[in-house]
Amino acid sequence: MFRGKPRQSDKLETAIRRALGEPAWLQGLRIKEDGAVTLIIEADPANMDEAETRRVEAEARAMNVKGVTSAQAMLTAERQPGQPSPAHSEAPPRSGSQRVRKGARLSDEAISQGQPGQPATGKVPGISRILVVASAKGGVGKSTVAVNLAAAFAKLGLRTGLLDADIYGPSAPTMLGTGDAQPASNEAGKLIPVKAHGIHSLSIGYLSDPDSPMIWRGPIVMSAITQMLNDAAWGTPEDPLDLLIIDTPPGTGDAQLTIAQRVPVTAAVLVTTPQEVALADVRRGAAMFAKTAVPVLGVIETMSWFEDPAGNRHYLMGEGGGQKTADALGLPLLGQLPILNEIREGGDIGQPAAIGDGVSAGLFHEIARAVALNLDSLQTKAPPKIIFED
Ligand SMILES: Nc1ncnc2c1ncn2[C@@H]1O[C@H](COP(=O)(O)OP(=O)(O)OP(=O)(O)O)[C@@H](O)[C@H]1O
Repeated sequence: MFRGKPRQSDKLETAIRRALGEPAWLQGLRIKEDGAVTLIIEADPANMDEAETRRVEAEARAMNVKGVTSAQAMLTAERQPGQPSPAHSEAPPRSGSQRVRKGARLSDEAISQGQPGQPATGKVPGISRILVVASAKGGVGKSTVAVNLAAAFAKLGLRTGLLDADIYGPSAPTMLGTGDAQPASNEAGKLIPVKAHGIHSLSIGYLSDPDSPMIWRGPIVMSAITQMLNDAAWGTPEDPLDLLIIDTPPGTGDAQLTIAQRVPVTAAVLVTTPQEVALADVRRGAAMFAKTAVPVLGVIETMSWFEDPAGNRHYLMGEGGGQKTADALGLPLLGQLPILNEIREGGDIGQPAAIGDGVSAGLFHEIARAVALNLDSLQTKAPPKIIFED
């Protein structure tokens, strides 16, 4: 923004709005000091061609305005007719609970909170600790670990939440069997997390239509995450969530960095497969958290081996890589998970393996135990203490 020059910024905003024809679909406008402009454009998820045309044209028109050095438009889901967003509504909050429809748009408040570069401060009221489950690469089993860790903690009686922030492929709804869920809002207008298997969850998958995927870009991603984090009834100061697990998008790009910077994360765990290429990536992940001063508790290796019916282990993706990385980073290896059919199947049918009595439930319990012990040893964390009894 034009700090100290509000009039110049206002003038530019008016000029841009005029150049675009003062459209109702222009949901927000941000102007940086150097004249870089971000347009937040409302779009119909069912008509992405039109949305793309609107985006290209809006960027071109904004670029023609004197003083604009660059223009980038972001699309957000169209507001439902007659459904003002809480941030825009003048009406007092309705009593009882109300539905948030798929495609619900993000509040401007969330959008402004979602701007990168603002450091995380303090704690989220009603959440005792936040654990980020990250992987530097896609498809390594990160969501499986996040969901099953949440299930293992919930099984132990901890008030556990799961925030599925994986915008590229939100899998919590499938893995928890909550694909049809649409979170309601409470009287204060806060999203009520969906409860299944003892886990309170929110996912971008609940808010977007899987048949009409939205284009999620930079700040909008963070807006959605910020809204699910701050505008949700996870817990109260009197009855807080003991642990919120965040399943982050894979990679070490802007979205992940922004989460690490903007969310008051207690600690992170890194998920990897054993092969060398994934290990190089995981090192990048650790470096990213180091940069943002988020403690990394350790490495979890998945798909470590496959055991045939005769009991022979086959190291299909290499052997010992997780331990090697953990050693190189000076971190503990928190656990290894073999390739097990019950893990995949549990994810596919919405019954996390960790809630059952199989081999994998025991493994996830052990990893949860290692995570809890490491969380407790962090000086920064707050009570309650997580106690495991064998
Ligand atoms: N230990 C395991 N044994 C068997 N199957 C597994 C195991 N871990 C993960 N899978 C399966 O591998 C697939 C990918 O896992 P998952 O979705 O958890 O990966 P991810 O890293 O979160 O992927 P994405 O990058 O899409 O977010 C899923 O079908 C899952 O069920």
